[in-house]
Amino acid sequence: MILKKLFNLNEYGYKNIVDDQLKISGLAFDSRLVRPGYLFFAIPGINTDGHLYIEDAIKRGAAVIVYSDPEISFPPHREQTWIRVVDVRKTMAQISAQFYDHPSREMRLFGVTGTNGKTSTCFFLRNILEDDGHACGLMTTPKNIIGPDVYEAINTTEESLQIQACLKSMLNKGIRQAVLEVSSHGLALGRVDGLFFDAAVITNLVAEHLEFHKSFEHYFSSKKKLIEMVEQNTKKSYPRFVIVNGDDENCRKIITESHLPTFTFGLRPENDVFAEDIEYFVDRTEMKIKTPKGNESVQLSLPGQHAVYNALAATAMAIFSGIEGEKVAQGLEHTHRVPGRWEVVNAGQDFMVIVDFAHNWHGLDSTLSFIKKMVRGKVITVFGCGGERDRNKRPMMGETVARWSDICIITSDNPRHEDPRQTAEDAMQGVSKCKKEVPVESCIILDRREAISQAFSLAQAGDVVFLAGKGPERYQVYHDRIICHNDYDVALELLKERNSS
Ligand SMILES: CC(=O)N[C@H]1[C@@H](OP(=O)(O)OP(=O)(O)OC[C@H]2O[C@@H](n3ccc(=O)[nH]c3=O)[C@H](O)[C@@H]2O)O[C@H](CO)[C@@H](O)[C@@H]1O[C@H](C)C(=O)N[C@@H](C)C(=O)N[C@H](CCC(=O)O)C(=O)O
Ligand SMILES: Nc1ncnc2c1ncn2[C@@H]1O[C@H](COP(=O)(O)OP(=O)(O)OP(=O)(O)O)[C@@H](O)[C@H]1O
Repeated sequence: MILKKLFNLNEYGYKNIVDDQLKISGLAFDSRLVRPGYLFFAIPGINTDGHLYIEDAIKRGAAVIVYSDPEISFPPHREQTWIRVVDVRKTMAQISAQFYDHPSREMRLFGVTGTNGKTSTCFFLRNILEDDGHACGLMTTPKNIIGPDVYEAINTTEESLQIQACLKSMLNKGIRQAVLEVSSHGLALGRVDGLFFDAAVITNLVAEHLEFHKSFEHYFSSKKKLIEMVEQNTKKSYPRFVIVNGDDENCRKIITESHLPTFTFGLRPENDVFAEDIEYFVDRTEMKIKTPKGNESVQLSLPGQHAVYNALAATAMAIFSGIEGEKVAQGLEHTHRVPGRWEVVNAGQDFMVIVDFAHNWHGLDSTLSFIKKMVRGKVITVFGCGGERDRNKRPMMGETVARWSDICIITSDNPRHEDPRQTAEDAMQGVSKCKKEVPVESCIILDRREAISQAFSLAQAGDVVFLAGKGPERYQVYHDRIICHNDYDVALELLKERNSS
């Protein structure tokens, strides 16, 4: 695309335009991905500053540099075009949308946000939409799906440039609807700016990511931005509406503020979409879903009350989009697994092993309280808290795990630049607090593999070993190295070793 078509060049302060007819061959915000003729966005990040990589981008052939640092007042490379903007991320969102010709204008876009259950709700919703007969793209924490192509993503919500490129490839493959998982970081950092959302759902809201948001108010208002984006969507090709969890006090606040049709889901019968006659099993759930458009009996392959909530969130999105109840039930029933969420590891052992992505007190509470209720044996939980993430949440996680477990083994979960021992001690504070009320054994084993092995050696017939926090992740991040680690693979390997010894 021609530079002049991408930018209204009169808008910008400092600029050095070599040729406004220049053809931009691609966009990149990481210098390592720059190719000849590219436009490079120099983003001031949290770990480092993209401005430091401008030289690298130029060496790789960048033709245009978009930057914000006012210190760069007289760029040394006169043969490049330089454009100084106030906020590079915001500009990147606008320019990427323009470069890819606003793909979200040509498709139906569903946004899913909330503290927990986003990924699971996305999987349910995508399956429903596909079972209704139309291909549907997906961008979530564990993967991005564009037709037959599946990619692993680094972030839940990728940078604006990556999202626009991904939606464009969907359109190019004839896919005209997509489900997008939207994190609070994605909203606060403008990663989703420039998208036209037709409908949005908020699964639930409890304080999370406070190391980044600093206050619940900021977290809440970031999440609300998704609703505002549906309101501001001028596309109007599809009915616009908002779905919230009617059983969640924080979500309910949004109902009164929303200017769009807003519907609720939950377990209580006053919700627009609710469940009744729920029968919980350790490997499935049976229930009747009631909606204003009829009732459906559904058998979910996923167990637990949280799975019911996620299925209801997806049902509400689908029903108010105009999909028949029968198709909704079919899509829910076709969702056999969500990667890293409640994955059972079975090597023929006489205790149950579950790998799950529960990584905050709310997720741990939902899953562990369910396990405690369903299982007669001991509950042995292996968990850790992320380094460089909100320190206050660690004792809360420890306390929650201790409340529902007979044995807690505290281990590492991406220590990053923090001392893993200190992180584990923070979690132990919560465990110790709970110990005053309930009997629970606990220990710290920092090596995650060793912690899992210890859990297995303590487990007896009928017990459950719950491996929490890493779900589908395939790595463990330390200050100086990233090692391969996947809870499912390690558990299976250790269980097989036990069988052969
Ligand atoms: C805190 C945060 O959001 N960090 C994200 C952010 O990184 P950053 O701004 O710190 O970037 P940086 O590493 O300082 O680098 C600055 C710039 O220099 C560039 N660079 C760097 C090196 C180089 O050689 N050349 C170069 O050009 C980088 O590409 C970047 O543009 O931008 C990166 C590029 O998109 C993200 O991958 C990175 O996510 C990291 C991995 C992360 O852990 N993010 C978490 C906190 C996050 O965003 N999580 C949410 C929610 C998850 C949930 O709900 O649980 C998510 O949406 O994933
Ligand atoms: N509705 C829910 N309420 C409470 N906990 C939930 C809910 N859904 C899932 N969980 C718990 O949270 C974990 C993560 O679920 P899921 O990935 O669907 O949420 P998420 O919001 O996408 O999280 P992330 O953005 O961090 O990937 C699950 O493994 C489960 O333990």
